[in-house]
Amino acid sequence: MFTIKTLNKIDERGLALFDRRYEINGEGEEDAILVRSAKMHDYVMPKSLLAIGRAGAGVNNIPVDQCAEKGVVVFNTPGANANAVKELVIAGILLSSRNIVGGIQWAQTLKGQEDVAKQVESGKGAFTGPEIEGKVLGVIGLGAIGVLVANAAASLGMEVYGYDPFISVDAAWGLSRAVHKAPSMEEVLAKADYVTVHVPLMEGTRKMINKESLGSMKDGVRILNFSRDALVDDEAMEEATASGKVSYYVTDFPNEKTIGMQNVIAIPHLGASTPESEVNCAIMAAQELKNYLEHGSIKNSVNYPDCEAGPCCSNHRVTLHHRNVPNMVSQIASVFAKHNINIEDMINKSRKDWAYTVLDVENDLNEEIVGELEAIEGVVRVRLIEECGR
Ligand SMILES: NC(=O)C1=CN([C@@H]2O[C@H](COP(=O)(O)OP(=O)(O)OC[C@H]3O[C@@H](n4cnc5c(N)ncnc54)[C@H](O)[C@@H]3O)[C@@H](O)[C@H]2O)C=CC1
Ligand SMILES: O=C(O)CCC(=O)C(=O)O
Repeated sequence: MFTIKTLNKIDERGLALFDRRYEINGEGEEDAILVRSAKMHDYVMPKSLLAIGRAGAGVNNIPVDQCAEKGVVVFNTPGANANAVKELVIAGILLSSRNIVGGIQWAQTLKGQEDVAKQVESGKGAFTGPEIEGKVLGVIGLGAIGVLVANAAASLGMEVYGYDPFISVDAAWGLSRAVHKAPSMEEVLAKADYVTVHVPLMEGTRKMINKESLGSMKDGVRILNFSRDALVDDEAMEEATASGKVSYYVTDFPNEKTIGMQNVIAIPHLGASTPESEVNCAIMAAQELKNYLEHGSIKNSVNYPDCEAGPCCSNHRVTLHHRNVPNMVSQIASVFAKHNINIEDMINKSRKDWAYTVLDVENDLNEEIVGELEAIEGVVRVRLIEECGR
């Protein structure tokens, strides 16, 4: 029996994938967690915890490196909510252009007055805004969301420049030929009438929109941030919106600072809040956890390598999380050799500082063997998967 704990509301269609071998939010300590945006940096992780499934893209709410040190695999659901975010970004581009928010707020003030239709016609001139066709959109980050935004904006007649120094082959395949490839972020910022940011929050991207980058943009630029608030230096943005350098800042991540700033359109983190993406994310995260808990297979992890191990065809499967350093595989194999155990199948995968080894063996494994594997320097977790057997 595995215990799954949910830290946010997870769509029922994802939870329904956990059959009678699973208990959701039961009494026992959790084997796995399903989470959306709940902050986990202070979460006390029990020893039983094997995996965290982030039903969404951003993992800055999870202490990913600490999890790796404990042999806890963190998964996310790449692309599962990208269409929802794309649609809201397109809405954000229009909101930042046409003063729709200001116009709606003004229209509400006419409630109870006479001649509303006449006042509408005489007052609407205050809310004029430019069309987006023919304007330049800069897209920073061409991953699952950035590519969809770039393609949609191009099909609406915008001239789109994209920048992503780490673009994946899949993302590049998905990009419309109408989207121009920019060699540097500076070049995009200098050209753009609208800038939209679709990168993860990491040390290298924190405050990437700052005084200097804002200074290099066109006067009156419109900026959209549907990624994370800390990508933008709020003080610099406050100055830029007050001076008119930035005509609108649309953010899906309002905070104490930005909520009070002028020319900010604040959306309460609704990017992924559609039934479709909530279902997609919940199903993908649940499948990832099940495949890992039942078979030891890893897909879409952000701290361990992908490893498709398939069902175990021997009597036992043992998995090891360990540092990616020389001589690990031979040390692991020596423990099995010492106990005269034949390794029937083995996979070893690595990703940056961490590696993962899966071994299928015929003989029974006992506490002594597990203890010896755990004692190898650099091994952080040894797991015996019980369901094996021909
Ligand atoms: N508003 C919302 O509800 C949502 C927000 N997000 C946010 O959007 C971010 C992006 O999501 P996805 O597109 O699904 O992720 P993704 O991982 O598919 O794409 C991120 C892209 O950013 C690129 N990148 C990284 N550093 C960069 C840099 N310095 N300059 C330019 N590009 C850089 C990567 O190469 C990658 O292609 C997430 O990390 C999350 O923070 C994601 C989903 C929903
Ligand atoms: O689950 C949500 O609504 C948040 C989505 C999000 O921000 C993400 O996937 O990174």
